[in-house]
Amino acid sequence: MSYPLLAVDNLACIREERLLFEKLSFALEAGSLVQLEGPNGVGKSSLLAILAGLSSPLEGEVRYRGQPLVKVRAQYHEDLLFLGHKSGVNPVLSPLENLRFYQQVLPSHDLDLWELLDLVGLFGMEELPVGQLSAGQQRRVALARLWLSKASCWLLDEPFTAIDALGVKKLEARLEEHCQQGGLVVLTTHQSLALAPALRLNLAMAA
Ligand SMILES: Nc1ncnc2c1ncn2[C@@H]1O[C@H](COP(=O)(O)OP(=O)(O)OP(=O)(O)O)[C@@H](O)[C@H]1O
Repeated sequence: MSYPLLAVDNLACIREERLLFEKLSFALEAGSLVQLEGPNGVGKSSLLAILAGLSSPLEGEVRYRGQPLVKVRAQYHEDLLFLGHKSGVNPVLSPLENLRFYQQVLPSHDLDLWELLDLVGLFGMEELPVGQLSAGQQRRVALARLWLSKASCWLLDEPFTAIDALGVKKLEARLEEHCQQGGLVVLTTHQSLALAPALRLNLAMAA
């Protein structure tokens, strides 16, 4: 029997005594791009954190390949790339050193890191401390993980923030490629995408 890559069943989430959503059930198949939508504060990041196994729902469960997340956490985390609001870059290290670190700790493709820096538009910046780069350049260091990572499940919170139009195009092409290769992308964004998501999930409807 084949299972969806990720599924949620009857999920409810409460924050500071406010019910954000309840009775949320859906299945996310490999190869799909899923966009979480809704106004500020509706609970998109909270849902992503639950999907990543970083916080617990009030009710319901998340399943990875048919198994409850709590039972397969280690296996799931090997197959997960989570990019939250915090960039996860080390500001005192250079872009090159940050990428070397990712390559060591993440299941990674064996890419030439100089070529990757060029690809993400950081050529010439490779030796500077990341803390001295612009907001968009720092975000590009974090987003380089989308080329390095071998994980199937990508959970991306506002990946396009601070990225210029050309950078957004490149990112969208990478997300499309990941889906074509059988990966799953779940993202939040307030921008309109050139890509057509397989599923749009508006959390304002689930409150
Ligand atoms: N760790 C937390 N502790 C307490 N309240 C929280 C926590 N995280 C989120 N919240 C609250 O939950 C609500 C939903 O926040 P969340 O970040 O999930 O919204 P969002 O839909 O991602 O918003 P945005 O579009 O602004 O990014 C907010 O009212 C927020 O204050």
